[in-house]
Amino acid sequence: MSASLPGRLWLVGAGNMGGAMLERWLAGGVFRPDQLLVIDPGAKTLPAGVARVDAAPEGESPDILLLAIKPQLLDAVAPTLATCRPGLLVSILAGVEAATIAARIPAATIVRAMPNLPVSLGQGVVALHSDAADTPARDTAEALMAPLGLVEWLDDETLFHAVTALSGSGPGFVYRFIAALAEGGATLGLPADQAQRFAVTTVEGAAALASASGATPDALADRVASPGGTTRAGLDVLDDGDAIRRLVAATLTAAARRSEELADAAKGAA
Ligand SMILES: NC(=O)c1ccc[n+]([C@@H]2O[C@H](COP(=O)([O-])OP(=O)(O)OC[C@H]3O[C@@H](n4cnc5c(N)ncnc54)[C@H](O)[C@@H]3O)[C@@H](O)[C@H]2O)c1
Ligand code: PRO
Repeated sequence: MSASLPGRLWLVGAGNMGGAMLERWLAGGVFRPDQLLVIDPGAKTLPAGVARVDAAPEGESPDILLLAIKPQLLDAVAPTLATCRPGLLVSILAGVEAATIAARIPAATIVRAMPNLPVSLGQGVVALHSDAADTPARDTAEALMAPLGLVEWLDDETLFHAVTALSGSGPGFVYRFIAALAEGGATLGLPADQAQRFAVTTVEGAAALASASGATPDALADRVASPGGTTRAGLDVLDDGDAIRRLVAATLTAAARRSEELADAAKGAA
């Protein structure tokens, strides 16, 4: 079986997000299982053929090192990686700055990435940033992420707080909305399981249309809302005092602030 990327990748942390990326890379033929090593003492079931160890093999280096542990674990894990020399280190740790990583783990090029959970279906969003001018390494990082969904570079690393709030955490906020939609339908008398199916498919279809049509979300909302009809009555509740916009803005602000706190906490003393 051929793979679209050469070399070895070590995945440090194969939990919800590391596992989602792994799943997509194998499904998309980006790597063969024997190119991958999961370093994770607590990893649950891994895809067939993917090896797992508790700690990084001493005296070895991968071509790509992907950090996907919790930000709070960086100081505990970094010493176990301090002697490996990956050509490319990709970190998906929320908040943690590239300079914080560079001070702990030597790598030729460091790229920060912020993916989101739908990467497992190839329908995620991945923001990338690197201060390195190494074009081949940047190209490798992009090739790694391209099968996961929409990939865009950010020139300004400080924008990672915003992108983490919007697209990194975003699926969590959308799932809350779906749950609220389903619960609202059930409260009005629909069977709970049917309300859930209708809510998920409504959000899926609405997002697909927003993506395909090119019209703004507000213009699309107007297309749904017949004058004097049911949608307008509902939108009037969401828009009263800009309720929905204020709530979402406060939600994103809280998430971005937490990203800044994680960045500060990780700086510590290298
Ligand atoms: N979950 C998301 O949607 C998401 C999105 C973007 C970025 N991230 C980032 O990804 C990282 C992981 O998040 P997650 O949600 O997958 O967390 P998770 O808790 O699901 O996974 C973390 C994994 O790290 C493993 N681990 C614990 N100690 C370890 C050690 N010493 N060495 C190696 N592995 C160890 C755990 O066993 C677990 O499998 C975080 O930094 C987070 O900010 C997550
Ligand atoms: N999950 C991580 C967190 O909640 C980062 C974005 C999504 O911290």
